[in-house]
Amino acid sequence: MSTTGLAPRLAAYHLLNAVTIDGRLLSEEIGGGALSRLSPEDRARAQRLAISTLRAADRADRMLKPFLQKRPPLSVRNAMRLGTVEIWSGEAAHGVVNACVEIVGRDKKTQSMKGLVNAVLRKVAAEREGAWDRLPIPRLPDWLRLPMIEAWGKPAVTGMEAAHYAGAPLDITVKSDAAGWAEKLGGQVLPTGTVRIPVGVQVSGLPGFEDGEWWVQDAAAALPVKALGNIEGLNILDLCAAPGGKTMQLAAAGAKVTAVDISPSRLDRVQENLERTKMKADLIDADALVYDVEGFDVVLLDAPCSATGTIRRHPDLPHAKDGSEFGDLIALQTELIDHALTLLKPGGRLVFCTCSLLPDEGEVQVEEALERHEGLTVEKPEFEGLDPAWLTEEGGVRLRPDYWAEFGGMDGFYLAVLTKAA
Ligand SMILES: C[S@@+](CC[C@H](N)C(=O)[O-])C[C@H]1O[C@@H](n2cnc3c(N)ncnc32)[C@H](O)[C@@H]1O
Repeated sequence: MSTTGLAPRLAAYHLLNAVTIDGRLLSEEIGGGALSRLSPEDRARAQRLAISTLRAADRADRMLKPFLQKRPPLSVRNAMRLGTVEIWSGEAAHGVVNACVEIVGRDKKTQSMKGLVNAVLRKVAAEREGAWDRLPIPRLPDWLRLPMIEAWGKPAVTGMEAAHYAGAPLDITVKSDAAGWAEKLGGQVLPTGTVRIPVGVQVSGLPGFEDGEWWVQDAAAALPVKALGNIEGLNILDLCAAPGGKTMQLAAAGAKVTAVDISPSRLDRVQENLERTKMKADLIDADALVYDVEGFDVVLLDAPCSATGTIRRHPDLPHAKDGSEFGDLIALQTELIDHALTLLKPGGRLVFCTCSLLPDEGEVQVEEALERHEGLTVEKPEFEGLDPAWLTEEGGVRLRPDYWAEFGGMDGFYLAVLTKAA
């Protein structure tokens, strides 16, 4: 039996199990060395396979369902999902089927299901042309879909699911000359000034990367700093700063930046990013809740959150999580807002932002902060390319993956600029 390409498929299968069974994120698994034994090509292929399978898992399950009398164990289902997604992305079916049969045959617990995997994947391969594309766009799991429908309505959530399935383009923030860099890199300048370039390129090999002329940053993630307007010479505290996308924006705009993060290894990445882009910031390894230097003109709080706004790029998230950690994150965000306000000078500004699609981590946080803090106000958002449809009732900016469909979407994000009483 030919099993060409087994190593990356086997690695992808282990990644799928780590995410769906153990609740681990791909970044944790890969960062922990899960693919380190593979060649660079196989590593990239394993990662691509895991990502495309997680993104399309709901569709694969729908295709598999008529061929399964009862649900096999999740690991076997993962092998079938992997095979289904590969077959319908144009891989030669016999090689895919052989590899998936071999994969389940390697584990004593699933060995007995080799025949089932073989038979089912052959049926999947024999489906009529176009069968895959006729299946619905993959849906979010109910634990996330239902609160999102409550917040945004079903048509909006369907639009977000389409954006998640389409994946994310590659966005960069340039130090200067967006039009020039767009031309050099074959991209386009988006209405808010971010440059969007074609995907599938080796980022570190592109012109301007080595020289630190730009960094990768989703267009939505670039907006909290843009919302501050002219910050030249201001004393700014970047709380929760790593890996430093916003730190670099602040420094590039001429602010004096202090960047705090609780994770020393992530802070190393801020250092590397600053070195590459030849910019400076004071880096502090600390818990933001105990950092107590006061008197800043601005505090930027990019708080830890559910990261549900980044599912286009991280399709593992809905499979690895179940929402049970979100309550603690919301409570931490509230504490961080209250503490951040104590670090501002009177009349100073706090930018609160999260890469979340849940109002509890955005709009509601700001509404409640306004109730808790007398004299706190929300500044009217203003920046290049701001669409009035993004403005929210309490005065913040809501960004969603289904926005800018004509350009290829954006991450889900929330931001508000709050002014402390003078
Ligand atoms: C959303 S990320 C920040 C992204 C970053 N601002 C950027 O633009 O690249 C959240 C960060 O918060 C950090 N973090 C979480 N809890 C923290 C705490 N209590 N104090 C300081 N940093 C914290 C995490 O280590 C993580 O790097």
